[in-house]
Amino acid sequence: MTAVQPIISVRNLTCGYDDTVVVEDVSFDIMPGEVFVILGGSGCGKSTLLKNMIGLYEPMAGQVLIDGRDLVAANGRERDAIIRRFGVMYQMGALFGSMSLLQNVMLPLEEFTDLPHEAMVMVARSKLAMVNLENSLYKLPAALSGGMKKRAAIARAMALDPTILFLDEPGAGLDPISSAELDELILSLSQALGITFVIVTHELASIYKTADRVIMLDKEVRTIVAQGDPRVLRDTSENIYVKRFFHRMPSQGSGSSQADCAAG
Ligand SMILES: Nc1ncnc2c1ncn2[C@@H]1O[C@H](COP(=O)(O)OP(=O)(O)OP(=O)(O)O)[C@@H](O)[C@H]1O
Repeated sequence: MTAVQPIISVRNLTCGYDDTVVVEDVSFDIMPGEVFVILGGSGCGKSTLLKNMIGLYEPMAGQVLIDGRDLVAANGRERDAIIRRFGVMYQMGALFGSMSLLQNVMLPLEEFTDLPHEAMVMVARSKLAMVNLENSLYKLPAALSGGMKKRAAIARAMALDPTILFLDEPGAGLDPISSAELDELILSLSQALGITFVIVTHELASIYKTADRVIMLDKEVRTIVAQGDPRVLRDTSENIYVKRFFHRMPSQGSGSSQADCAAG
């Protein structure tokens, strides 16, 4: 039997801005169908890592392999083909305010496919139905709640039938109930469609509910300080970074040093 291969392999990736390294020499694999969470405190580089994984920025060093194909080295059509497999919802991934939800979701179809207009409408309607917005097709974003806007942004990210969905802080700005509904949606899309999710968040309730596996970054050490099942990390890890994050311990007066911090 052939072993399942990672859908994403990050290899010795170093990334940042100009001469400033934000995340240094990280390696990890993501398996098909996983809900994989990148977590850590504010400013530790979660979004920076995600943007390098989707090819928005060029890493300082290392590789991002998507189904074994090197996104960093690819160019032209090969790179486009790799990127077409992604759907992305950015942290500030605003919908276009002057367009209805249907028009917003049709945008990627208009840009990247030759489908006839009617087919695009059908696809966009089906994506909005998947996120329970079938009754809001013609509404403008301003008429929606925060949770509905996030769901519409997910529908748009799914327009081209991605195999991997990257979500940057999907619960940001949502009340706890809307955030929990979004978690349910992520789980149902993962189970129904087998989409691989890569989610950046620091919201513990969402992490426990959705994540199969996490990596945890910390800005003091600029790298992965722990990885695994978040519930196991919470309950068993002696790693000071993990304890600080999962048990909301303040960093001052912890008495720790970097040397205390074995990853995992
Ligand atoms: N475009 C940019 N140019 C220069 N520095 C940046 C840029 N974007 C982010 N940074 C810096 O990189 C570091 C990591 O930022 P990043 O947004 O990746 O962290 P994060 O973990 O996602 O934080 P948060 O949870 O607050 O969104 C921060 O010090 C930030 O100021």
